[in-house]
Amino acid sequence: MGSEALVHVLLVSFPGQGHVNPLLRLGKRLASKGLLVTFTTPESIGKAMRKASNIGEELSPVGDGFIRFEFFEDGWDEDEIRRQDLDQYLPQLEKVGKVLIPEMIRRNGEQGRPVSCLINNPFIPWVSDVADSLGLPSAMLWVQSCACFTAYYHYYHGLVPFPSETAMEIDVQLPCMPLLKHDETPSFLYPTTPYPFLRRAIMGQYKNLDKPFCILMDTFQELEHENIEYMSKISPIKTVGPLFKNPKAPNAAVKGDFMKADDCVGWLDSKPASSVVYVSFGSVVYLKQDQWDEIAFGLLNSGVNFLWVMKPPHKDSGYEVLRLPEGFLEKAGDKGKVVQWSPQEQVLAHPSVACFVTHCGWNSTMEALTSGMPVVAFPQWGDQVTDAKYLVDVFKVGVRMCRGEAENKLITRDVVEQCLREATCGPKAEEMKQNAMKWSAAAEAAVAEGGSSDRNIQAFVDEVKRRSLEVLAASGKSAANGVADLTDKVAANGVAELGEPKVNGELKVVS
Ligand SMILES: O=c1ccn([C@@H]2O[C@H](COP(=O)(O)OP(=O)(O)O)[C@@H](O)[C@H]2O)c(=O)[nH]1
Ligand SMILES: O=C(/C=C/c1ccccc1)O[C@@H]1O[C@H](CO)[C@@H](O)[C@H](O)[C@H]1O
Repeated sequence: MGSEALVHVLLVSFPGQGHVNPLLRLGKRLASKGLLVTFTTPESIGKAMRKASNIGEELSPVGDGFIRFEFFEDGWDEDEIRRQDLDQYLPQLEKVGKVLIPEMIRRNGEQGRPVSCLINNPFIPWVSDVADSLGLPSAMLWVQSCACFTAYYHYYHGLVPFPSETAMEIDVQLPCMPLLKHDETPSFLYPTTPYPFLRRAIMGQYKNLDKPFCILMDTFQELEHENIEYMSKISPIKTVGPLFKNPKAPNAAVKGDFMKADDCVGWLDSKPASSVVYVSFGSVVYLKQDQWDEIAFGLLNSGVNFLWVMKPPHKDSGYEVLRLPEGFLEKAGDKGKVVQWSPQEQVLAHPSVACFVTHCGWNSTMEALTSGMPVVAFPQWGDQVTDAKYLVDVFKVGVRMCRGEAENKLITRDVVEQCLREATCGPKAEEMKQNAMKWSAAAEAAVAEGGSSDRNIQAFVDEVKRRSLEVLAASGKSAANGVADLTDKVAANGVAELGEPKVNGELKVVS
């Protein structure tokens, strides 16, 4: 690419693992297509990411472009417990972000990296306001399914009735979607949700939906075909998923884990093909002790090999520290491995893994489908209950173990055992595996060169580049002198450090 200037995109993420992962993956995709990407989120998470993952001050090459990190202070002390309360933390992030993100953009401009576009994920809708106020183009990465996007859209505009205080148990019919039972609609919309602040955050994004010029989605055309076609007529949607696949830079080392993954691949290697059940409820869901015990006994009684993620709760979260039943590890012996955090992408791709007991977060859902992995659905709240419906009834790759937190029902060890058997042996297991392999092939094709998601990413990159010329023209700079050409300056080992900017604002790259 030689002397061509790099267009610079700033990605601003809500500080949750299920939001950082898809936005960072998008960043790597954009970088691999020749953009300079800066990824930002609050420093409290930046600190965890630096500790757990391969993230430093360096500018990392990814495909034809580069990615770098810059974190911002959220204005609270390091040990502030209010960070665990999103009702308080979301307004705080908005207050500081509206000041610090424009400052970051100004500083980058002074350092020879003028920002041409902002991209956010949906719990921080004020980023679209920041972009607007600076006259910058923006896009939003929707990190859930198109089905959930449709549900929230129809709720926001009052287009169809949803469960309400007076009619809680109604079914919901949305265009191009199967009939959803009341408890299959995104649960943040229930009048009784314990998380009304997340409904407010998402509705804030819908209020701002006319601001981004593009809504990128971590799904793919072939997966939610009719739904995507329908919503594309209403909103400027571009499907770019599954984002965790990046054929142009498959081994990019940059990762955004908040916790170092425990080593479990060697243990998986020692197990026969399709013999291990992988159990993980993502980064936010915590089950109660009695439910944990039932799952433990269900795993033991079914006799399967299992890899179980038991993440420790944040010290300020108020969640009890879960315990394994007395003698559990001894009884499991080498059949079971319990870890605090797993390298999930690698686990789902491992030939020893037979199925995935999941809370059905959208990232886990996409990762399972793309890895050809059947699931046992254990949704709790939010989009998870809708994702479970799709995994079981639409994509036909899963059995259902529960209906969600709102059901308030203990799932017994017998049910756990029965679901595990159904998902690992017999005709239903075979059929689910075949369906999962079909989705995996479709996902690979979508992200391969010329596939639906690849074309959409390329069209987005082209549009960002086109708009960047307008932005630079408006600010009186030309693309050639406004953006540093980093490609020629990166050291032979492929890693460069960002030095102090020179007085004239040119970027210095130190090998
Ligand atoms: O032990 C684990 C558990 C989860 N994840 C990753 O964390 C993300 C969780 O996102 P998801 O939307 O599934 O759930 P959330 O944590 O947001 O509820 C996914 O990318 C997983 O691959 C992981 O790497 N190791
Ligand atoms: O990251 C979250 C945070 C949810 C939260 C935090 C604190 C209190 C209650 C809820 O949610 C995950 O986001 C993913 C992407 O939108 C989604 O797919 C997962 O299901 C959520 O768990």
